[in-house]
Amino acid sequence: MTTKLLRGEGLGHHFPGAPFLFRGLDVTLEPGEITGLCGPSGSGKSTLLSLLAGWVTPVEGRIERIGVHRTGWVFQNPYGVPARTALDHVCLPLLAAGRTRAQARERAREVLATFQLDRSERQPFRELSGGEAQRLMLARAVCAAPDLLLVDEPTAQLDITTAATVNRTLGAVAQEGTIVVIATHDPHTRAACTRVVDLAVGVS
Ligand SMILES: Nc1ncnc2c1ncn2[C@@H]1O[C@H](COP(=O)(O)OP(=O)(O)OP(=O)(O)O)[C@@H](O)[C@H]1O
Repeated sequence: MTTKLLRGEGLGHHFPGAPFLFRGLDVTLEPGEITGLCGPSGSGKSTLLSLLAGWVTPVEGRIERIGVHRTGWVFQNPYGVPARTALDHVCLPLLAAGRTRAQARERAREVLATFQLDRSERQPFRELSGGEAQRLMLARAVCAAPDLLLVDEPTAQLDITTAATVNRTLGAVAQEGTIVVIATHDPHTRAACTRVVDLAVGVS
């Protein structure tokens, strides 16, 4: 397996005019692990995801990336094209990566099945339930084989059984060589993480 590593040292961040959300945070993220970013609402979980993605530069500290080129982000709220099917959504990154239409469909169907969406493949996005749409976003991100997968509240809209399946699937994705980071409130998802970064509100 190619070496992949994301290391944050002494990370601190705040928005202009606001107090620090966190300071002096050290994190080391590796494939095979699911790292949970846990903490109450407003503690800075999504902000830390943005730092790890490289979208936001930390006010303090530095982030080192080794072998991390492709980043996938699954947002808290699923966004899709209302009239396009679930299968279309997952095929898109595969077609963009140069797969033929037949190859893209075959791979997309495999990944849809791992997220229990095989029966929804022909449904347009607008007809999917909130939980199905959320799992579709995960399937689309996983299909693109990212080095780093950042997921914001993946199980917020799911029942406990479906959430457990999603957590297991993310564990398998991590085992296949992706660095997986999840921001979550859900104690079951927290328990499925192999390491946890706890954020508190009101760090000064
Ligand atoms: N672009 C921004 N500009 C100013 N303040 C921001 C910005 N983004 C987030 N914040 C503030 O930073 C704090 C942390 O937000 P963040 O979304 O990281 O928290 P969170 O832990 O992910 O919350 P939740 O669990 O509710 O999603 C909040 O008080 C939020 O209002």
